[in-house]
Amino acid sequence: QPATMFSSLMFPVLFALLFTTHIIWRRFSSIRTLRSLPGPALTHWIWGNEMELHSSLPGETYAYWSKIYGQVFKFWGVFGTQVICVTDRVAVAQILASERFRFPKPAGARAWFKSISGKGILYVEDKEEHARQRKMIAPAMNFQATKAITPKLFDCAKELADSWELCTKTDADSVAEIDAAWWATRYSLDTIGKAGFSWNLSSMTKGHHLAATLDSLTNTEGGFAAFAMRALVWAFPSVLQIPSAKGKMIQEARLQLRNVSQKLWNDSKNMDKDGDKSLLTLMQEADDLDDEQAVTHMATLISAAFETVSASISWVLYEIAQHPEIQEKLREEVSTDEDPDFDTLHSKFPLLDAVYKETLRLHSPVLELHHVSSKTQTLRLGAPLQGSTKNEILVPKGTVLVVPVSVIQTDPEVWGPDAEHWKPERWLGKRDQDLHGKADFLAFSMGPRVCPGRLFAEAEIKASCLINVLIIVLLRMFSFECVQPIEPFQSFVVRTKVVGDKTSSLPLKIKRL
Ligand code: HEM
Repeated sequence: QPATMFSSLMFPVLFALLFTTHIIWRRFSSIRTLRSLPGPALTHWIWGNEMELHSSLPGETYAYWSKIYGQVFKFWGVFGTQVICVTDRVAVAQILASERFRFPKPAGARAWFKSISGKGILYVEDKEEHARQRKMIAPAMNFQATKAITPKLFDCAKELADSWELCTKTDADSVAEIDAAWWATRYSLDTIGKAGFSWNLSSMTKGHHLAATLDSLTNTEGGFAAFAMRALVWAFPSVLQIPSAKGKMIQEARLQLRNVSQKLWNDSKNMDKDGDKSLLTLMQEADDLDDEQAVTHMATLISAAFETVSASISWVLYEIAQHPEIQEKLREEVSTDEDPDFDTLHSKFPLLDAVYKETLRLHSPVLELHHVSSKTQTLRLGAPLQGSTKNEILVPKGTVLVVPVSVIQTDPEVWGPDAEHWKPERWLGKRDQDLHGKADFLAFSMGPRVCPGRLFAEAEIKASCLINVLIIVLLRMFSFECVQPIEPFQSFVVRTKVVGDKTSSLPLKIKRL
């Protein structure tokens, strides 16, 4: 009957109308609240300014806009949403540290973490639940635990060095061209496996499907589909569920990460734990960890460590290959007969430490930190907004804020006029202490959600440098250089790629001395 049909349709239509009106009203009221903020004009009705961000090198457009519009400005996201870009350190410290839980990760970022590794520590935003999860993984991340696994890192690094040596043996001049980025990902996966979970993945020697899947996830980030997904996810987190090629790859990565974690967790129940200080043993000893939580933690830690550490190793190798004089000085600094222990690693190699920090400063794997305002609230600023005397701004509920790490870490006011250049010397002396607790070095973020893998990542990268690049095999036996121009490539983290290519790589020429 038409009358019954009309009344059964009326409710959903009315609901849809009200919902749309509510969204439009919120959008306009947010635009009105933020109108005093400077920023670029809208360039596309659907994509806002996202295309400009996508078509430039990672971080380049943020740096350009920051020069024009200052330390707090707005730009357009998809479908008329507005995003606030913040480099003002007082505001950054509120977002990341003092008021962190009022500025949680946006639904889009959480959906991404959930789709890759489940509802683990990268996903949770409830303060108590976060503290509980952090407490659970803390013993595995602390100084003692890191110290205990350092020798295992050297084992992995030596395996990599042996493989490189093999590559040069087939050439009369003992020269080989290798893709150091490929090796860095395998090394990274093997070390987190061995050191974290006493698990011999052997992806460097035998290959492993998890490494190949994680590579594919990275290397599909260049195209339009990946851009669209990345741009839309802030407004529509469910875009990750669309059955696209990219969506399938995400599901495959999640499945493999979980399968591997599940198997390790099950095997570990019968493992001989005598003297073993791996993350796995420490997790087994925790009272309040059920199987599902353990698997989620493991998948989270593997993906968090794999992405960031492998990208950092590539950048360290790239910069050392580009700077033969520093390569030489490093070789001298680290040329000892014995593998240094953890304490020596942290205290006796100032140049190595400086190389590591300078690389993370100039090539932070995490390009930007995204947050969202959980309610309409005031953000205090260290300096007035450009073209105004206002020392604070009102941030409407639901507004996404982005902290571009690369802009902060290359700010000439802090780092000097040579901020864009790779100069490890800047860390020698007092620079390290000067920066303690400040929002000027954010490669590991700051505040209650600072990266807990910090010590581990340092040990791992240093071991790689010491063994592969510097001490026994590479520096004593090989010289190495970059053979093609390299530029940053934005995937989940910022990686190396040959200029013009669409996938991540780092071709290095190594020659036996
Ligand atoms: C050079 C290496 C690394 C860099 C640059 C790095 C960077 C970061 C950053 C920026 C965050 C904050 C992310 C956000 O708030 O959205 C983070 C969080 C995290 N990282 Fe790392 N990371 C590195 C290595 C590692 C390693 C080796 C592990 C584990 C073994 C790890 C485990 C984690 C975890 C569990 C979190 C979540 C912390 C929380 O939410 O409380 N990271 N990392």
